[in-house]
Amino acid sequence: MINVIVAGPRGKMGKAALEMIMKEGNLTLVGCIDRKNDRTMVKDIEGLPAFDALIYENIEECLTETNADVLIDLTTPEHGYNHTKASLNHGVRPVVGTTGFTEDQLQEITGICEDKGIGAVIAPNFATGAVLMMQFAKWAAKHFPDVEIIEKHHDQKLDAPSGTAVKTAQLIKEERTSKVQGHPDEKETLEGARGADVDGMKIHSMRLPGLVAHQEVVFGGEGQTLTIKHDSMNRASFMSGVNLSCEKVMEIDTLVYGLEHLLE
Ligand SMILES: NC(=O)C1=CN([C@@H]2O[C@H](COP(=O)(O)OP(=O)(O)OC[C@H]3O[C@@H](n4cnc5c(N)ncnc54)[C@H](O)[C@@H]3O)[C@@H](O)[C@H]2O)C=CC1
Ligand SMILES: O=C(O)C1=N[C@H](C(=O)O)C[C@H](O)C1
Repeated sequence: MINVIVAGPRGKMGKAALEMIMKEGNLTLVGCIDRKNDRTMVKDIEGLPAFDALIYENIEECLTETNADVLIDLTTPEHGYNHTKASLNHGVRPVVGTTGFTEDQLQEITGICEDKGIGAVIAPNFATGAVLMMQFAKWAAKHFPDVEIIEKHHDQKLDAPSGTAVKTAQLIKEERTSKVQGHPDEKETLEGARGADVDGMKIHSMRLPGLVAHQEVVFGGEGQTLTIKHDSMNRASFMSGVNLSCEKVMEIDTLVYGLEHLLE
């Protein structure tokens, strides 16, 4: 059994993680970190599963008082980063789904893992299909260097572009030589019309109620286009990846960035 803390238990992903822990047999919930309900039992909070585990508002108290192996963070970019560092400082292995970390923050976390010899997983997308979509896109970029990424999410999302889109662009960048796309004299008559730019490729972010998490990677070539598309219809789609990461993080001693490194 792996003892886990969940940060962000009342959020959309946090709730789905609690339900997954309740359903699967390999994880034990030993505590939660939340912005309210200090020292209340999870089972006493309306809408949460019936766990006999305490909620803490103070992460230091949570990490000290629980015998946790893993901290699952599903919060916000700012708090997720602080939780990850606090967790590593207590020897508790972070599994982070929270997106929006900067390159500098990822470098810093890599360094802390190395110094402490302790593993961490940060995965911009825990859905197996999304990981495959990113890998297929990387492969396609070898043959189609012209590409645009369109990501679509629910309108409560804080970060744009999505962590998945950023990771996809990074993977494509590893495969193709830097390229400015579109007409060399292209001008935006409305700022932002062409989207965000990563090494010449464009990322477009859509936010609408009704959406969950969706991405299309569209490649263009001579007389043809190729679209690689993934849709998460609900948050359960991410949970097998969260569970796998909790298992695998116990076996590693560095930061793993991306679920693709853990899938066999
Ligand atoms: N890696 C993946 O596969 C996925 C990642 N995400 C990411 O997970 C994160 C959470 O997403 P959602 O659940 O949709 O957001 P949400 O807004 O529904 O939930 C976030 C929760 O974090 C809580 N929170 C904020 N500050 C906190 C703090 N200091 N301590 C404890 N809890 C705190 C909020 O109260 C809220 O309940 C986002 O960064 C999102 O991009 C979302 C879906 C999949
Ligand atoms: O906020 C979300 O919902 C999601 N966030 C992740 C991201 O930023 O890529 C993963 C997934 O797209 C859902």
